[in-house]
Amino acid sequence: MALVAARGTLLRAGVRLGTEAAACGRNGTRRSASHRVLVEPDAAAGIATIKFKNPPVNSLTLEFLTELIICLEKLENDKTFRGVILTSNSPGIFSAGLDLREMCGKNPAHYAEYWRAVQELWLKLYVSNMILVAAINGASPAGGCLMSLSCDYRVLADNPRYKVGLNETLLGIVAPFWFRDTLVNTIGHRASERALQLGLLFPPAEALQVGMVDQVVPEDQVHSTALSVITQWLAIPDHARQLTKSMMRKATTDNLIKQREADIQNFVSFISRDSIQKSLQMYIEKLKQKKS
Ligand SMILES: CCCCCCCCCCC/C=C/C(=O)SCCNC(=O)CCNC(=O)[C@H](O)C(C)(C)COP(=O)(O)OP(=O)(O)OC[C@H]1O[C@@H](n2cnc3c(N)ncnc32)[C@H](O)[C@@H]1OP(=O)(O)O
Repeated sequence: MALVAARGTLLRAGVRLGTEAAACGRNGTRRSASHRVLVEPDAAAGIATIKFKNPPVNSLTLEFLTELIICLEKLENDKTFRGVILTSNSPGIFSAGLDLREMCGKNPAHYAEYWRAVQELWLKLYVSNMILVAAINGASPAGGCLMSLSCDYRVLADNPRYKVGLNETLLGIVAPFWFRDTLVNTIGHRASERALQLGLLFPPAEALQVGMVDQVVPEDQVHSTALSVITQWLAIPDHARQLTKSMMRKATTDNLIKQREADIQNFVSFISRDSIQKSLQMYIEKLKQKKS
């Protein structure tokens, strides 16, 4: 059902079906038929590396989200792959989070389609049967941070510019309950309350201290560290690890699944408010001015 919806979006976006399948091929060579998601499969190791390639900042546009969802679904269904590393093809930016332009100046139907895709990506990541490790090689605010929080393990490059956190309040918007739950499940209630209200973006040492990431390593060791973590986790029998993961996480995803349509309606009515549109436009303007 979700895959069908995602494919509908891809078709509307002009992406040829059949080609993105090749991007998740298993023969060990990099295929790039999917424009925004590079997959480097290592079938012998049972590991694939997904590299985000949506310039300039890997923001989660509808097309990028859709390609990611399809790619994850294909890997999930291919028993060759038991572990996935998520990283950026452009060191410096892991992901700037949700694409602000998808949430600005569009119609309610677009907002609803967009939000459904955001939900779908989170659902795919959070209860994936695969071992997911985020190799965070750049800044990762808001939705970018949510992607890494949805993995099983996070390795962050030690660079003070690479801040991670759910900074929604700084944009005048509110992280929805399932962003909150993902954070609470990772760093606990009190730390989440403070981080969410203040929209904190944590530099590496603080991110490690509060538990937003599991390891901070020199920039050139992020991928190798993620690989060695995934290798350790691969030693655990899949069925036992998967059932345990499900036991820890399913209640959180069930909570969204049971109120998915209401959550979409909440998002559409919240984001359509004039005051919220103004806040987002001002934020986009601020990003532009920062440059000049
Ligand atoms: C009652 C409760 C109801 C609840 C209902 C739900 C409510 C809504 C919930 C929505 C949840 C939202 C989650 C999000 O993810 S919002 C996005 C948050 N992201 C950010 O704040 C990041 C902003 N970007 C940056 O800080 C920097 O760009 C970054 C550090 C990532 C990179 O810096 P750098 O200096 O390298 O690059 P620039 O800033 O110059 O940016 C280059 C161009 O990219 C554009 N850009 C940046 N971020 C985004 C983005 N997120 N979306 C779209 N475009 C983005 C930026 O404007 C530049 O563009 P131009 O070259 O055209 O100027």
